[in-house]
Amino acid sequence: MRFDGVWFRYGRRADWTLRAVDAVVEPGQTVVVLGRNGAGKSTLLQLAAGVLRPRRGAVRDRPPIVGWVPERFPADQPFTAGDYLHRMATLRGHAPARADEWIERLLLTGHTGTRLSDLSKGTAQKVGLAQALIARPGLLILDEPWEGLDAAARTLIPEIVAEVTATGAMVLVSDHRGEIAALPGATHWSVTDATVEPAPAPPAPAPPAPAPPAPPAPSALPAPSSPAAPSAVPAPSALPAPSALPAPSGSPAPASPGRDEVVIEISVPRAAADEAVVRLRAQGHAVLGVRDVSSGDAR
Ligand SMILES: Nc1ncnc2c1ncn2[C@@H]1O[C@H](COP(=O)(O)OP(=O)(O)OP(=O)(O)O)[C@@H](O)[C@H]1O
Repeated sequence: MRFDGVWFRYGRRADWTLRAVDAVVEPGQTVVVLGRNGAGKSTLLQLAAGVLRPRRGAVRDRPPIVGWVPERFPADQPFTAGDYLHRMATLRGHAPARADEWIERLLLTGHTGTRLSDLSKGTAQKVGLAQALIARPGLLILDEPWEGLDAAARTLIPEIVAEVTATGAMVLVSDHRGEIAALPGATHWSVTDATVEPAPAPPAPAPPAPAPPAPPAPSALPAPSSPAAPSAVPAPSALPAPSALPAPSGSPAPASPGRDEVVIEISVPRAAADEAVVRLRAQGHAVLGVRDVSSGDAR
């Protein structure tokens, strides 16, 4: 896949977020995209995924199946984690058991009955990862994939990346903290001043310093138990849900537009409807409904 003279900006008069990007990802290659906050890493990844379209130039030879895990996996859909992943498997043409493999692998078994909106950020990230992997993508895109993940899940990421690339698939990963910069065999790109350049691998992060010894507990009092590890912060986010799926009964009615919002009707080919809904939601837009004009079906 290659970025062929890609330029992108968010508004017609906005500054260019990315300028004249020429870069190639080879089959089986892992590319770690580095850069400070706001440099344009997510934008580059969304261009690779096809979620954003270049203003100039093109992304060529993108594999037909793309697994995209956005930085914040949106979770505002009325599904449980298990229900959502089983439906995603079916939607992608796999048996529901394909979802179970990833549910087990990503330690999600205890969360399958939890509604997406009630998941912690880290668990929602794992659901996002699972939905991307269920599809057996030729291109896997991970935007800051370890954000909010616990130690056990973090170690899975390099393992999964290695397995995916071993099949000849490409992996693009953004990293602003250098956490998985030590991904073996990865190529590094740096996004700086709206341009993308090859970069040397940053040094692997130093191991955490040993904790200072706990002060002795006053003898009259029971010793305090060690504090629990900070759990992932629950973050409500908006999840690309497959619009082709019938909403489960009892699901809330779609939100009404707010005072400062406008409602735009768009028309897309039926086959592209699910993808369009996913992309619009991922960009923070509310999708109020999908209407099949030929059948009169509305949802
Ligand atoms: N939907 C949007 N509309 C307008 N501007 C945007 C939008 N999304 C991102 N930007 C702007 O584009 C620039 C690049 O953002 P981007 O999210 O790609 O950076 P990033 O390198 O991924 O940052 P981070 O490490 O914080 O995730 C930033 O200035 C950001 O404010």
